[in-house]
Amino acid sequence: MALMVGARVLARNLLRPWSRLPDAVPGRTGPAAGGGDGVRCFGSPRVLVETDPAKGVAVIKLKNPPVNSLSLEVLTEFVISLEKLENDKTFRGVIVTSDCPGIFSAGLDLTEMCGKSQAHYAEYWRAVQELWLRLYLSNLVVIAAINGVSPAGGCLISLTCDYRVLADNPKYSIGLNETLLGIVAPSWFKDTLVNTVGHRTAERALQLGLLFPPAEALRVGIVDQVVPEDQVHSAALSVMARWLAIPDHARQLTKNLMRKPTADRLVKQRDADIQYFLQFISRDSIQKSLRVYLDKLRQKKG
Ligand SMILES: CCC/C=C/C(=O)SCCNC(=O)CCNC(=O)[C@H](O)C(C)(C)COP(=O)([O-])OP(=O)([O-])OC[C@H]1O[C@@H](n2cnc3c(N)ncnc32)[C@H](O)[C@@H]1OP(=O)([O-])[O-]
Repeated sequence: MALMVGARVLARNLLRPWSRLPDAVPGRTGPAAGGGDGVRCFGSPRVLVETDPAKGVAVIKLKNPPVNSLSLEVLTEFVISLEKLENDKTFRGVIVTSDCPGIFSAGLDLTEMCGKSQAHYAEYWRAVQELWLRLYLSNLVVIAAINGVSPAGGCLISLTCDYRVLADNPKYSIGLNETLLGIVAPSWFKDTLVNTVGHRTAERALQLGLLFPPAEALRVGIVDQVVPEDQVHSAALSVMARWLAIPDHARQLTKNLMRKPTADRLVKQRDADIQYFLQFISRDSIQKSLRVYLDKLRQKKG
């Protein structure tokens, strides 16, 4: 399935063995988050993977400064890393977190959706679909260690996980804020939120583009746990141990039972969903909204 993602980027990468990817950090061994001996690292500069084979757990760290926006390259590298972990029987769980201080992910990369060609939009959207499907249906236990602000696509990644731990910092809000940009969260973003917080909470959150600070996020159930900032990783590891205590086959079949109907809705109409996105994103009014929003972000600094 990964071959369908970001075809241009993947074709370039998949022609080489993983360890010889130009950007790869092959087999570095040493202390890392989660620490201790035997932690091995691979991945790319934008998607770091630290593995602890003895525990059967890996940590995927997004590292696309300044804001971990989900560019085509990040999406593609994320899918490749996940696929590699899934194909290695050593690993049963993965923690998804950020290497950018204070920012889990700013969501989809707005520059990928603004002023580009139709072919680019189609390639980008297929990559977004692919990451969602991969994460949502992953056989691994996937836990989000949310160590920063997490709007829109950043929230979506968290929602695909089996469990979400959020750092208790009032700046770290989380939610699907698309309407604030003048755009609309696609149906499968909406489904993922509804499956997590229920219909009424999702409806209100989506229409108002709510970004929930930690206490509120916990109250509505968009995250499962809020912990002091320096304990996000250890809390994620504790939760992981609990989930890994369940026999894999029973847990995996149950996850599939819960999630496959939602995923199938997209799988059955992926091309139509891309066409819908193309029509939507190409509208003059939408392009204008995105440009205005990007300009505001840029001016904020000046
Ligand atoms: C149908 C589609 C569904 C859509 C789903 C989505 O996910 S839509 C996404 C919805 N996402 C949002 O609404 C979140 C928008 N972002 C934010 O609210 C803030 O950036 C922040 C709170 C994440 C970080 O605040 P901070 O003060 O630490 O950082 P800062 O604000 O100073 O930005 C630094 C640089 O990053 C740039 N840049 C930022 N975001 C994006 C992006 N997504 N992409 C690309 N670039 C982005 C920003 O322009 C600036 O560039 P410059 O001037 O250096 O060239």
